[in-house]
Formats: sequence, C-alpha cells, structure tokens
Amino acid sequence: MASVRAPAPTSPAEPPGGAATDTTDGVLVEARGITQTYPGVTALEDVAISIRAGSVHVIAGENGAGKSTLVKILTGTESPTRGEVIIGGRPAAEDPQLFHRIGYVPQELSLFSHMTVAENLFMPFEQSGYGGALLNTRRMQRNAAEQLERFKINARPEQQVQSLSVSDQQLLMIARALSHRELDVLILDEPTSSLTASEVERLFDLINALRDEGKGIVFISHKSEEVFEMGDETTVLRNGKLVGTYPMADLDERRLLSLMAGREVDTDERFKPEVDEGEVILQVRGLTGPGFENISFELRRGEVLGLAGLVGAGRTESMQAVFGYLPVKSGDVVLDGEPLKLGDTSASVRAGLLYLSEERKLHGILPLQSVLHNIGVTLFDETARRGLISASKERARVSEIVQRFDVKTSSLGNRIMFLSGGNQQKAIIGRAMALQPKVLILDEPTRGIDVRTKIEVYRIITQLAEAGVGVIVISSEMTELRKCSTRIACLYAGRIQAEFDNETCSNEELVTAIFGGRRDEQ
Ligand SMILES: Nc1ncnc2c1ncn2[C@@H]1O[C@H](COP(=O)(O)OP(=O)(O)OP(=O)(O)O)[C@@H](O)[C@H]1O
Repeated sequence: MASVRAPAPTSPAEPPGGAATDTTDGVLVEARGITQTYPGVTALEDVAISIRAGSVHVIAGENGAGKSTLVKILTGTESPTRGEVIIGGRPAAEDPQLFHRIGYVPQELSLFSHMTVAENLFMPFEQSGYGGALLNTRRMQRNAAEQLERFKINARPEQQVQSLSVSDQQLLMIARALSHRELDVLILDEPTSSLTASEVERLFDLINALRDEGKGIVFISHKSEEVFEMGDETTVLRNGKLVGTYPMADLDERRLLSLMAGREVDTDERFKPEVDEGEVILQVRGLTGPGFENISFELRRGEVLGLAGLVGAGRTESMQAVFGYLPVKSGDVVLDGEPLKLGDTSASVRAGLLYLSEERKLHGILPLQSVLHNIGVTLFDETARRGLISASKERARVSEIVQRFDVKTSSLGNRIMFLSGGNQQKAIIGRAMALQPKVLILDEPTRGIDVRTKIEVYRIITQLAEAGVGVIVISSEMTELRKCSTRIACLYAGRIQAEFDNETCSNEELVTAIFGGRRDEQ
C-alpha cells in the first residue's frame, strides 16, 4: 500500500498582493511543521497537511488525536507554538486576512434561532454590505432567496430559523459560511451527526457540487462509511502526531482504524449480556405527551432495549418524558415495583433512573471546573462521611473511572472544557455509571466517539446489563443497535410500531418498521 507523507510543499513565494488562491499543483492551504502545546499537553507535534482544490480531505484520528486543534490552526483561531500555515502560497502569519478564505462549520448548530433565515445568512451586516443607516431588508431577502435556491434549503428568507428542520439549519450554516466571501476551503466538523439518511444524501450532494467547483473540503467524521464515501484522501493523526496522508483508494476500514489506533481493531464483535433476563424493572404504560402517543413497554433486569426510529419519531421525547424532563398528558411509569413521580427528574435520579442526553450541554457539565470535580460531584454518597468529602477517596475513585473509560486528560485538575469532545462524552458516561442506576437510558451514547471507544462503550453497556441494570439505548445507527441490544423497539410517528428479538429479526424487518410499515406488508 502506498503510504505517502503529506503532499509535497508548494512554492511559498507569490508576488505581494497577488490574488492567486490556487498554486500550480492545486494546493490551496498547507500547514507545515505544526506543533501546538497547552499547559501539560502537546496536542500536535510536527504535523503537516495540504488541502487541494477539488478534493475532499478527511482528517482522521481517535478522540483527542488533535483533529480540532489542527482545525483551529487552519482557520487562524489559534496560532501554533511552532510551524506555519500557507494560504494561496503565502504565509498566513504575515497576512491574517488570508484566513478569510477558510470557512468552518462547527458540529453543533450555531445559528441565531430567533432571527430570520436572511439575517442569519448575512450577519454581521457591516461585513456583508447590508448594514449602514438603514438595513436593506428587501435586497437582503432577494439575495437570501438566491442562496436558498442554490443550496436547496427548504425555507423562506423571512422565516425564523428555529422553525427549520435540523438538516435545513445544517445546510444554512454551510450557506452562511459560503455567502460572505469567496472561500477556497470549507471545513466541516462531523456535519452529519444530527441528520437522517436522506438528509445526509442532500448534504453529500452539496459537498460534491462544491468539490466540482474546485473548492477544497476538509471533512471530519467518526463514521467510516461516510469517510469512505466522500473522501479523496485522508490525513491520519494519532496522539498528536502525523501518521501519514493516504489516498482513500489505498485504504479499507480495517486499515484506517488500525492506523488511527496503532494496532488492529476488531469491529465485528457482537455483545450479548451473558445473563438470564431478570424480573421486570421498568414498566411504561400508555405514556402520551407532545410528540409521542400510547408508549407502552416493559424492561427487564439484564436487558438492553434498543430504540430505533427516524429523527422525529418520538424516541428522545418519550424517553425524556419517562425520565421526567418532559411533561406527559397521560400514562404512568413503574420503576422496580414503585410508581414513579412523573415530571420530576430529581425523583427519577433518587429512584435509580438515569437519562443521558445526546446533547452534552444538558448533562450539567461545569465547563470551568476540573475533571475531578465534574466526576467527583456525583460520587458524594461514596466518598463523603458525615457531609465531609474524603479528598483522597474522591481522587482514587475518579482516577479509576478516568482509566476505565480511557478519558484522555493531562491531569484530573484539568478543566473539563479543555478535553476533546469525545473525551468529555466518555467522562459523562463514566460519571453516570458510577451512580449505579437501576435503569439507564442512553440517548445516542456514542455520538462523536471514535470506533475503538464505541466498542468499549458497548462492552460497558453489556457489563451493566449483566450486573442487573435495565438499559435502554436510543441510536440512529442500526449497526450499533444490532451490536449491543437484546431487543429492538421501532418507533414511528410517535408510536411503537413493532418490537423484535435482536437475535432473530432481519435488517429488512427493522427498516420496514422504522419507515412505518408492518410485518405483514413485507
Ligand atoms: N485549550 C486547551 N487546553 C488544554 N488542552 C487542550 C486544549 N485544547 C485541546 N487540548 C488537548 O489537546 C488534545 C487534542 O484535542 P483535540 O480536541 O484536538 O482532539 P480531537 O482529535 O479533535 O478529538 P475528538 O474526536 O474527541 O473531538 C487533547 O488531549 C485535549 O485535551
């Protein structure tokens, strides 16, 4: 297999003020010898990357490998400790305006939800030319309509952003990045994490069109299928170091994962709790509320119930209602034989029911506080005596959790906001597990988590089930549900459409139910 280093450097010498955005060999942006250190961490060490015109360049690496740090340097958000970024053949350090040619679309939606589509597209107005004494609303709306047409976004210029679907908002963020200025390179960080399969297709059509226009696209994703579908070449990082840059055609999934991990990774493993199902631990009866209707099911100790369905099928809403985060109109929940007080999340936690949201923001993470404090706070009952926390006990327990969940942090005292996204997620899961719940609901538990850690999470889910916990997993990834569930319930339009034994059902049966079909219609 051809293992190539980062593509050859371009000539840095462009005439001053020259508008060349492309160099002879098609390299639009290049980073050379990049080292980035933070207190106690070397996030990148001597890394190089070249982004070419008309190419989708994947940056691959496990959680904490340095992908986001490299992106921050390519976009000029951070200056590297050592090394340089060359844009259009010129050192960007000498002319920071060059960074305007690089657009970045973050993973999380970052639009002004109470403002209109047109306003979101063209803010800040001074920069986009719509500002001045009077806001030129008519002209702005006309141009917004053109952008909406170009990017095939289902929205009107005067519509409030909050009423748009997630995928339309995602495309709007890309349109916004591209409508301000002439971009050479667009960086997309996990752009598909909240999209359904057909929405992903729409996004990929747009990326392909941009590639055909000669843009350079940087694509970050933990989903192998997407990386192989979209990527032309990939730069692999491991522990902040450059492993190499490879044409995608020279790789397969196994090879890419082993380059990322530094060793072979077994992705075929299936997980099944080695335990007989116990008594019923959770009963949900006729639960009806906003976005879901007549949800009824039972969960036994030792069982992993997967919830499949399209975005909007009511999985998250119904489970948040079970947990007490959303209101219900009717129905009841019985936990371990006792009726659960609905609409009261504290009562649920006290009773042993935990829900881990896909939105990290909802987890009550304290970003400015240390990893020690963020995890330690939930261990109070274990580590305190007569209201006083034993610092050594707390530290020992937290460090055990950090090790077990492979949370990469320079120290326990490190602020949790400085951890990579995936490592924050692992810390959150570890913290929840430490509470020893009776029933644990995990909503998209491996979003943003690398493949090797995903396997670790499945193993932990299995161990929890074996220890007698009832586990519910909501996931948009069918392979994930098939890997770790004992039973799968498919929701469609707010109702449970069908339930299957994971051992005996087929993918076709599951997909039919997810799309609202019935078994006898197949
Ligand atoms: N501002 C910072 N201060 C301290 N450490 C940091 C800071 N930013 C990043 N790091 C550390 O640098 C390393 C690389 O993090 P980075 O976010 O680039 O990883 P990543 O590959 O994007 O991971 P993920 O897939 O989890 O998003 C991690 O160990 C992280 O904790």
